[in-house]
Amino acid sequence: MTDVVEWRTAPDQPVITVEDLGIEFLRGRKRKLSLREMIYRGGTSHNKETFWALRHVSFEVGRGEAVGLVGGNGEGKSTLLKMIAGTLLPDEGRARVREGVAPLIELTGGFIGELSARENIYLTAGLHGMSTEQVDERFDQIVEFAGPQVRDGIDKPFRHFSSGMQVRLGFAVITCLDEPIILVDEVLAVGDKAFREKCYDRMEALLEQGRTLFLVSHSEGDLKRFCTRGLYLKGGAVVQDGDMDAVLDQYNDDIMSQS
Ligand SMILES: Nc1ncnc2c1ncn2[C@@H]1O[C@H](COP(=O)(O)OP(=O)(O)OP(=O)(O)O)[C@@H](O)[C@H]1O
Repeated sequence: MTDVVEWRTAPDQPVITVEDLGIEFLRGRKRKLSLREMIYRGGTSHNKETFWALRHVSFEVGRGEAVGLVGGNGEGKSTLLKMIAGTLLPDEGRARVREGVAPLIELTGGFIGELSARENIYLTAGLHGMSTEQVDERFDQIVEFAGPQVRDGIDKPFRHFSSGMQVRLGFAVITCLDEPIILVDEVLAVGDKAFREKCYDRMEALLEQGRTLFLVSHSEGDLKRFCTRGLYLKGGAVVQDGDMDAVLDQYNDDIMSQS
């Protein structure tokens, strides 16, 4: 992990600007239609009903902010993170990201199952602009952080790793990159307790360096520990943007009033 973050933006310029962002998904996957439905829908067997997973979402994030995304299941948190990472494109509006992004969004970290853990380290770091020599230099540090099980399986196909091992490797690689913005989606909950503590220490170190963090978590403890600002997503819209504690209070009040 580098301790120098190279910024492209001026200190007072937002590193992320999300403007009127929206994305529409098909509500269901393929399902069998009745003959009557097929005739009326022109013979297709796809359900074409759509919904807006996110709509009219706008906010800015400044350099070094630590933002927690809060919301119930299916309210659009992971989708928003993927749009900031650029792996999903908007149907409306835009997400402008002015710095490099290190995303740990899916459990697999976007790694390729058929490649070995070693090959995935070089591939992922290379895609984030690191030269082979730079990865060589950090390789041992990455593997050491990921732990002995990962070291023992370093030349095995990644798909043979347990989900815990996959997260260990994903977290080790992503947090070793030099990217100024880090996106973490619910992965801290997967590792065992000892590894979680290591992850917490590393997240704290990254924040001390002034990196920008987006954290999706259902753990109030994790959100309060790392984030000062909260965004509350409900029905694909931002219903609250403010102090993390206040956002969690609102979210908890809503949950209590629904139950
Ligand atoms: N690729 C996709 N195609 C169709 N629907 C999708 C797709 N990805 C997500 N969705 C739907 O979009 C909505 C938002 O999903 P998302 O994963 O962003 O929610 P979330 O807030 O992260 O939920 P959770 O807390 O359960 O992880 C859900 O209804 C989900 O089923």
